[in-house]
Amino acid sequence: MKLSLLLSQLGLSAHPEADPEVSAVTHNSSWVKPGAVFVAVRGLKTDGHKFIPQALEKGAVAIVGEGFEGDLPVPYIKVEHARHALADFACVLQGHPSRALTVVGITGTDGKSTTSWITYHLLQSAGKPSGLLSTVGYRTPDGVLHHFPQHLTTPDSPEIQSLLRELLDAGATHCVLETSSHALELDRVRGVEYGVGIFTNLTPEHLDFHGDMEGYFQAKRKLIDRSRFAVLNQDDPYARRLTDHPSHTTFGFSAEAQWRATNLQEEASGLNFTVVSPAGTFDVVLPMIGQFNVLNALAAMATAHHLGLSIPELQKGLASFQGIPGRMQLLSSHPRVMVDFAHTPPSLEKALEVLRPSTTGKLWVVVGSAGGNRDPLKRAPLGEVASRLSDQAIFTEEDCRDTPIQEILQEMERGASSTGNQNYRSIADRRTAIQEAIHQAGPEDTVLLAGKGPEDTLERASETLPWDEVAEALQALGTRKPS
Ligand SMILES: CC(=O)N[C@H]1[C@@H](OP(=O)(O)OP(=O)(O)OC[C@H]2O[C@@H](n3ccc(=O)[nH]c3=O)[C@H](O)[C@@H]2O)O[C@H](CO)[C@@H](O)[C@@H]1O[C@H](C)C(=O)N[C@@H](C)C(=O)N[C@H](CCC(=O)O)C(=O)O
Repeated sequence: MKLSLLLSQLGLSAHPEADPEVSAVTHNSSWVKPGAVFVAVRGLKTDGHKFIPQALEKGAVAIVGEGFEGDLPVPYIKVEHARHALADFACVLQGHPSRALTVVGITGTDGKSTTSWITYHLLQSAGKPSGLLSTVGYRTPDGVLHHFPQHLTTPDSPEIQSLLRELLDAGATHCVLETSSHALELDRVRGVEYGVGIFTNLTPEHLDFHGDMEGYFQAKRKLIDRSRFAVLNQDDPYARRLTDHPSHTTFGFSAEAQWRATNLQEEASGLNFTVVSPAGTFDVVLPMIGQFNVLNALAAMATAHHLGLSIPELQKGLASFQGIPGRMQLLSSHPRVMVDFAHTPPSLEKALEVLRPSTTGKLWVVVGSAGGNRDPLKRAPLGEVASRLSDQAIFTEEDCRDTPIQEILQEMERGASSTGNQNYRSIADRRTAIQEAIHQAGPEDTVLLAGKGPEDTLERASETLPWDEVAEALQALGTRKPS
């Protein structure tokens, strides 16, 4: 697309001297390819304008920014808000794909990924070709799971728009988009038109970025404010604040919820419950453990029903759901070894509480807390939860980045010591920690490997190492002495 056409579609005036062909847009100078527009974003850490020389060297044909003094060999387009421009350019270059898709956005602290995956599975199994963009990766209507180049729940706007375009071109009619509060705050999803917005819940997380709970809530509510239909957790006080949405439904265990679960029975093979809803009263089977998954399933069913699925389609889809890689993923039975992404105190608490009733031996947990700019306040609470709810906790590394591992482990141990239990120790190397737990566990024990889930790297000081938690666990199981 010619730069002049792109600018005119955005209501910006064309540059008088040059009109290059534009093939892409990016905010990262190292991702520039010949033909790209580079948008210089004033970030939280640095100013993208500093990287204009690198962008030019790599073939940028125009630069967009909020103000730049000096001469450039390519057009410079001054805008008021660079992140807005980044998203707007991406939408126009990809032809606004979300307008041709029904996009379901899911936000909340917990349950985003599970709800996203169940919703995607319900739609797919009812014959609605769908895409899925989630922390775990993105999935095309053929069911193939791809990994994002960046480790983000919701990628930056150029990636979102090009993935939506890819899904549309692959025949998708629907797309489920896990939408983080960072993405909402940093305008990564600007221009995405949401048919449905789901709000799962809100508990303290990312407060280093959002400042306080109110800031966190205000970021998340942006999804609901811009969705044509809202699906809200009646049991969550923050979600209840959004029930002034003109077109919404609610889900939960409480009697006021429009989609609610009763007669809940948890068995080794999964959950059975009765759904009472405006669509009717019906029984469902969900092959997942953990009662909190009932809420995720209710949100997904309320959404899918709004999008036209019948009760038999909901029942059939739920019964055939196979779970999510790295989310309570069962690797062996004796000992029972599970891999789960739980990396916040509330999610670790839930995971351990879920495993306790069906654990006849000891309950082990191997867990770390991220370093760098990630919330340091959660380290001690993670240690406290691990010690309080397991029989044996091993603290280890989890993406330490530039924070010394001993500093993180000391914080976790400080939290654990508040329980008065003597059931914890630290092993800095994650591979050794996993081996230790799996080799020492008895056949009736459960070992929860928490925090990494499906991630494929481990960030240690300046190194980014390839990492496969499942492969590490299987390796440790393979070298276990027979009991
Ligand atoms: C804290 C946060 O969200 N930061 C985001 C923010 O970065 P920033 O403003 O700090 O950028 P910066 O480092 O100051 O750089 C400014 C600009 O210079 C550019 N630059 C920088 C260096 C260079 O060599 N060349 C270059 O062009 C950068 O690309 C950027 O555009 O804006 C960038 C562009 O939009 C994002 O990529 C970046 O996400 C970083 C990678 C990140 O790790 N974010 C995490 C915290 C995140 O978003 N997590 C959420 C939550 C997950 C959950 O729910 O748990 C997620 O959606 O994944």
